[in-house]
Amino acid sequence: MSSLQDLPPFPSDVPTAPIARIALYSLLASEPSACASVLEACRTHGFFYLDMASTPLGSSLLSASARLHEISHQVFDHDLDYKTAHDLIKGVSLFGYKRAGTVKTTDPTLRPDSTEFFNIAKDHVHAIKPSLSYPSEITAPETWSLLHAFTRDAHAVGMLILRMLATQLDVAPTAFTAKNDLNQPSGDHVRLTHQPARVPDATNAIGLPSHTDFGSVTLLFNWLGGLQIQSHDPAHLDEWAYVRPLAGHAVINLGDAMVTFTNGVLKSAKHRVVDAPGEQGRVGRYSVVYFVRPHDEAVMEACEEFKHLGGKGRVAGKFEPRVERGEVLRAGEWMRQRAVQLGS
Ligand SMILES: O=C(O)CCC(=O)C(=O)O
Ligand SMILES: [Fe+2]
Repeated sequence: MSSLQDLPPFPSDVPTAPIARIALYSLLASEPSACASVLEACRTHGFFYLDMASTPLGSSLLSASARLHEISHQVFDHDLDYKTAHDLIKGVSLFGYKRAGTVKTTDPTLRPDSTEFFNIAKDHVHAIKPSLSYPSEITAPETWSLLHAFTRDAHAVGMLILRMLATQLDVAPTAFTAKNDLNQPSGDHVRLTHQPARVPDATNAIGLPSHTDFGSVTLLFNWLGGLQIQSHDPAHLDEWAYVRPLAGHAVINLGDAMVTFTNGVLKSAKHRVVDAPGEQGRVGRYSVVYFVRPHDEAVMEACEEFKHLGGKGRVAGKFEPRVERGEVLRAGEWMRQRAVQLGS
């Protein structure tokens, strides 16, 4: 197994996306330039790096994500029968195992995905709902309490970003956080991902086809390249560029719920995962993700302050949620429909 110390380096000769680096420390101190950079990033690339240095919150997230990376090796090493005994069920539960090849194919050549996931619900870890059965390495008391701290801290970072965005957009500071309550049932989860090492000359699969995330804020901890976003450089518009993994940083992006809440003012950027470049592609790729999502009862409409914009805040390509006549669409149902559409 590759430990974090001996992973091959990211190559220096592949195009990378020039996304902003913003320090968690500066956001916690409400430094105006850092807060303005968050808004700028969420209106343009839709992605930014969050430097975790010099804060207990950042250190605790980094060490928890490194430990979850180690545990992921054990979890994904089980044979397929063991893993599929924990399968998530499309349209019924977002949580559990997702095998490779089940995500909606959005790639022009319809390549299936090569990534397997374990989605572990915040509601299970925080005993908000009775838990499903997960592999024993996940439910071991040491891991379960690590997941408890990790979900709490990742959610706290999400709330900090949402408060910053509300303040920068001149709306009530709680406009977005009020829709993402940690203590209410929600689709929040930790996702452990695994993509096998590159198979030489094979082009018949893609790590994860292009998609947007469905929730409010995504925090990603990754150690190998492979994540890509589309370029904003007029000379290379829409070409895919790697997001170079940076030690000590998380990668942050907004999801579709924030597009809906702001009537399209904020962006959920398309991204995809391909084989890690160069030497990095020779080893399996693991990532640890936390999805902050609106709680199940949150109404999926633009916040009052954004209603006047009248736009539709369209998300996720052709996705049109179905709403019964006279009903309001709440996040629980919205997430369910999106998960059926995307297959994750
Ligand atoms: O592993 C990554 O780099 C990103 C994963 C991702 O985009 C997702 O799980 O939605
Ligand atoms: Fe994603």
